[in-house]
Amino acid sequence: MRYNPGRDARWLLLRPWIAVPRILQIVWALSGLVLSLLIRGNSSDSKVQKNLARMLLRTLTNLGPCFIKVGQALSTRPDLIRRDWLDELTKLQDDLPAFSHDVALKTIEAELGSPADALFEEFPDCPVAAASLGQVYKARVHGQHWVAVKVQRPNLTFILRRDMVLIRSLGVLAAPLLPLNLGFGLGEIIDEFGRSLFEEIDYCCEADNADRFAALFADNPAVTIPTVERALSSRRVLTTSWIHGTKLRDRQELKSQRLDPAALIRTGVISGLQQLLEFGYFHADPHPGNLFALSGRSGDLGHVAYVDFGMMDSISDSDRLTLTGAVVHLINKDFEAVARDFQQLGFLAPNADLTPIIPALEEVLGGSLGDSVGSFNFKAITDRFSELMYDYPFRVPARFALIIRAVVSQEGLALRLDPQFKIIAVAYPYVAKRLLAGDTKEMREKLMEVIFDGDGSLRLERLQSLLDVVGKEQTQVGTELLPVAGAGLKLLLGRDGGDLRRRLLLTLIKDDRLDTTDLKKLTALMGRTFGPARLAQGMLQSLNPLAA
Ligand SMILES: Nc1ncnc2c1ncn2[C@@H]1O[C@H](COP(=O)(O)OP(=O)(O)OP(=O)(O)O)[C@@H](O)[C@H]1O
Repeated sequence: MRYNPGRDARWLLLRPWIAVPRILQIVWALSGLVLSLLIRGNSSDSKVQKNLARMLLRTLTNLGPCFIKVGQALSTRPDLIRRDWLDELTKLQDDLPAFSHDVALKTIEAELGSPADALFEEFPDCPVAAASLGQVYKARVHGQHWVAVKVQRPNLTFILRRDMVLIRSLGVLAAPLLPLNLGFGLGEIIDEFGRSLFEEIDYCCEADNADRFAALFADNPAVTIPTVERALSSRRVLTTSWIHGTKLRDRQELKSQRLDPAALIRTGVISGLQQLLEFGYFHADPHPGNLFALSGRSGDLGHVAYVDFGMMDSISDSDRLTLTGAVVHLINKDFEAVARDFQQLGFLAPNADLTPIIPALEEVLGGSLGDSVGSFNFKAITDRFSELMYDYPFRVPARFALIIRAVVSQEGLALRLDPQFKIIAVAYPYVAKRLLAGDTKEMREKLMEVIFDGDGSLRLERLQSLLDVVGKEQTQVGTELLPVAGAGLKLLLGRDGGDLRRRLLLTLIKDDRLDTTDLKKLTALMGRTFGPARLAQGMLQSLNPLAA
């Protein structure tokens, strides 16, 4: 069944015996919470705040899966929820009360056609994790390997249908009283939430998502996606290979397992950026309960695994490219281009006058960039953006709800492990490397857009800043400049570099005269950045694949 607020509202209106007791239960539970918030919400005492956070957690847990999901969504919004509450809310991720084991066994039998003990070599008496929509068992199949069997909570369709109508009505009624500036109506946000929730309860969808996601990362040894056991999966039971890892939750725990939090954050964030900016298909719920650190591969300290593919989303090719360009424009401090990017993405109306917006963007975003790109923080940006939204015609297009959620979750996860983490410090080198390597047609076009001006002249300072940022980044194998030099040379000399060579040649001709200033500066920049030895090494590296 799909989410349909109109149909479900009519359905509930005709069943007052279902609606009325539930409304009373919700109002009773929430009024206690609201009263405590009104009385003690402004207290600066950390103990009081902790108690309030616990009360919120208890209230949401008692109200069931739909409300738990609301809490989970809030737990990834440091812009809406106090930081000291977030820790408590993350307990909603997989530390919830389990449902009856007998009910789970009945669901398995009804869904898969045989009892659990006939299907599995070993099936435990209690789950290892109970999450909002299902509980997970660690079982063994006849081929001897371990699997995760997720069994859905009973009656979920009914519960979601009933509670979504009530949450939507409550949200729409309360919206004018709430000090929120979300950029679009609370009703729209709730609808987006409801749609994805109804998709999440069809585990066949989740199995397809997991397979699609696994195919994208098939060549990446640093990212593991569990394999779906189709014969042991259905709409309400999902069986996948077991991930033997440590949750990306606690820095100390990771360290005690000799796992390197910095390397894990890097793999996590880069794989997140790949999803958004390369694949156009992303995990919208990368919270610490859904990501594991894996050990055991020698020398590879940043190996992560994802679970829970219930909430995935796609991003269109044009949005994906605009976002990539926006990162570069932001770092180049080209705020006119950033304003145009916002317009293209739908954050500003197509006919909006950009003249007053450009300096405002510069003030908000320029300040956050600070002296170095490393000081950029998505949370700081969202805070400042909400100020802009009051004064300028900004709005957040509904299709960006899950993208923002994914980025904020990802950043929240990284901040948990490293409070100094800055997302742009990883995002920029990643984008810079892709641009300089020019390995796809779209990246080559973006590279040219960045390093050539509208009149065809070369913007050497931009090329310099791209090279600087890649050069500064230190990884376990040293700086990333050498592979980039190799890829860049391959591009320049190879079949795909035709356009780039033509544009470079054109910079030699100014006012119908030969002018080699730009070219000399370019050669000097290359010499400074790479040095002759590195350049020669890069050349060899680039010629090798060319010869092949
Ligand atoms: N393949 C796996 N290997 C190991 N543990 C797993 C696996 N799949 C799930 N788990 C564990 O079970 C927990 C719940 O699973 P999952 O997140 O898929 O359930 P959910 O009901 O969709 O949860 P959520 O409330 O996050 O939406 C995970 O956080 C993880 O601890």
